[in-house]
Amino acid sequence: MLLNTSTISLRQAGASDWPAVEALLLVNKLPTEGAQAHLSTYLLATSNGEVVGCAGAEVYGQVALLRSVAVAPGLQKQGIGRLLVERLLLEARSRDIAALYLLTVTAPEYFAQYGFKRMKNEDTPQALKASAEFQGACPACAALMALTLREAPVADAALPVAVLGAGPVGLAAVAQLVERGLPFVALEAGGQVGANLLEYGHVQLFSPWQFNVDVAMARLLAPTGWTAPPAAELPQAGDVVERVLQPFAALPRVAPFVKLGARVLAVSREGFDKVKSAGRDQAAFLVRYEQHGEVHELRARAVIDATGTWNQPNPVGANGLHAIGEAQARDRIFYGIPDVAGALRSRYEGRRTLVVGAGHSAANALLVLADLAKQSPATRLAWAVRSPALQRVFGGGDADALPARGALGSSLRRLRDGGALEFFSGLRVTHIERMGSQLRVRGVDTKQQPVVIDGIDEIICATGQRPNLALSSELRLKLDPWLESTEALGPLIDPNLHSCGTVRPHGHRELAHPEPGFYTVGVKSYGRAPTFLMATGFEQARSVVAALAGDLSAADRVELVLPETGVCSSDPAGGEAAGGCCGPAPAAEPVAVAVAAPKRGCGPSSCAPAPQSAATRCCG
Ligand SMILES: CC(=O)SCCNC(=O)CCNC(=O)[C@H](O)C(C)(C)COP(=O)(O)OP(=O)(O)OC[C@H]1O[C@@H](n2cnc3c(N)ncnc32)[C@H](O)[C@@H]1OP(=O)(O)O
Repeated sequence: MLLNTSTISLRQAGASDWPAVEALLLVNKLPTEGAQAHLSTYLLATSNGEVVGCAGAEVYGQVALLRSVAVAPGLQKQGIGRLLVERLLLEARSRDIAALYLLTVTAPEYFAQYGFKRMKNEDTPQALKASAEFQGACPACAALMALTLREAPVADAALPVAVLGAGPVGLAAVAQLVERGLPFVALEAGGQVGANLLEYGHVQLFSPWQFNVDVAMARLLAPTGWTAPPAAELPQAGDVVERVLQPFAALPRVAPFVKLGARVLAVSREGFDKVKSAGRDQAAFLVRYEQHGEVHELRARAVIDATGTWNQPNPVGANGLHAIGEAQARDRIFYGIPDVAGALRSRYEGRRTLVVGAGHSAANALLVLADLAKQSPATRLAWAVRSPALQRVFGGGDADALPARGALGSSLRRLRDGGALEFFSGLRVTHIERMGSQLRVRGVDTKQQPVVIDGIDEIICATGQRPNLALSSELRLKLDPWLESTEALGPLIDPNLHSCGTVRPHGHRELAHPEPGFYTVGVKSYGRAPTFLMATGFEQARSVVAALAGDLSAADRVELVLPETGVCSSDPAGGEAAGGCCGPAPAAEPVAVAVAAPKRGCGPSSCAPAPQSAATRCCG
């Protein structure tokens, strides 16, 4: 029978599944001894509720025994075995299992595809000898095979860690690497560190200095006589570069290893394309980059991608694609937050500007335009949002633990309510046309009725950013299907399911990919999700570098309590009135998130706070 593997579901086995598992083992002539006792470690493949495949991973300390990989006879060779084995490998990696072993008579070639290698029987780890399979359930002729999941070969340990991007989070990773004495090379596409931040250097951040200075950077700067900026003051984005990133990057232990004007083109594994498995984990990473017009390659033992998303803005078009005509109107569209009060004042003064978007960047642009309109009354502003739900941008007001963030939303609400701008709610922009010297913007409202806005001089597109995934396309990544965030983060940050920007701190486990040694940190790890605080990135960097250094107890510790937004809601589509779902605290739970079965939505594995955060919380 042929089946579509997308109809196959994977789930963990429960005690009541034993008859089905036993039947699968017996029909495939695999041993059943000891299997029932380890049933909770079994993964099942089901089709229409029926168990059609199974695989178990009995854990013995640092190693695990893969056994009972079986697929219903009529459904073999259609990918079900692969689904099961790959998921178990992913889980084993996320649990930091050092190696997987197996015994097989029937399928050594099958497991060789996944990188398992034959071993001599005398190399069996002591811990495995207690298992039923090694106690005699398997015949003596069975082949012993092993797959190493965690091992830093001596040659690789001497290679540097490549840090992609020298913004605040990339440099936070650098600081951690310096402190741990690990060699590194940081590659920054811009001509100076913090180049993306400088593009909106004029924008005041809503998080005060205390959240914008990485503690490891501060520790390394302190001996130079550097003094930390006042913790409670609000910096502009450019201040962060000038007062922290630049002095840090100039330190003698840092400067020689930061390459500026070095644009990363692609990352791969030396000698491996994406398909090839055997020995892959031991191969060095190859980072290809361009500097001064020449292409170079850097060998690295691990890669931390902190390149951000700033250079890949979302379009004005509401469908995720550029609106028809958007590219042709490019000279009249600013993507991001223009310096309306400064360098770009003449572009907006006395003109009519449409701001598209419903995030903090849009709020920022509108408020500055409104100020300009007060000084120069011919200046007019219009605001278009795709969704009528404005809860996230209007924010938690006084309930926001970052007062400036709360105030930004409240000011925007007052601006809209006071009629200082034309407001187009629920507008999906589909077309942008040139009409003489001006633009016509066309779209539909929530009832599919056509909307036409004529007489627009300028558009500010503040619809967010998306990650550039091209540079890692040769790596094995697991991304959330719609956010393009690291997969395990998806359920924590999905804006469809909870509006709170308050995301539990997380670390190397949630950031890991099937490609060991490759991590995405910073705003890029959130993919297209809208809320990210620099401090979250600092914590990610700390945990990832600790894991690379082999210090798992530090890597698993959470050292951050983030400020709450005060806009927690499990009903983000609920319009402006929704909010305040912050219920009682769920019981403290371990910080590690199960990679096996991420659930979306507000449950203990999504927006539950870290155990030490005792403040308000969302979605309890
Ligand atoms: C550690 C242990 O559990 S050892 C026990 C292994 N299990 C068994 O022998 C039970 C009988 N076999 C089965 O249940 C299944 O065939 C499994 C589990 C071996 C593989 O699962 P399937 O869903 O059938 O295979 P899947 O679709 O993932 O992979 C198919 C590919 O593997 C190959 N393959 C399948 N079984 C074997 C095998 N025994 N030896 C070598 N290659 C095999 C197929 O030829 C196919 O290759 P192709 O891509 O060139 O067409």
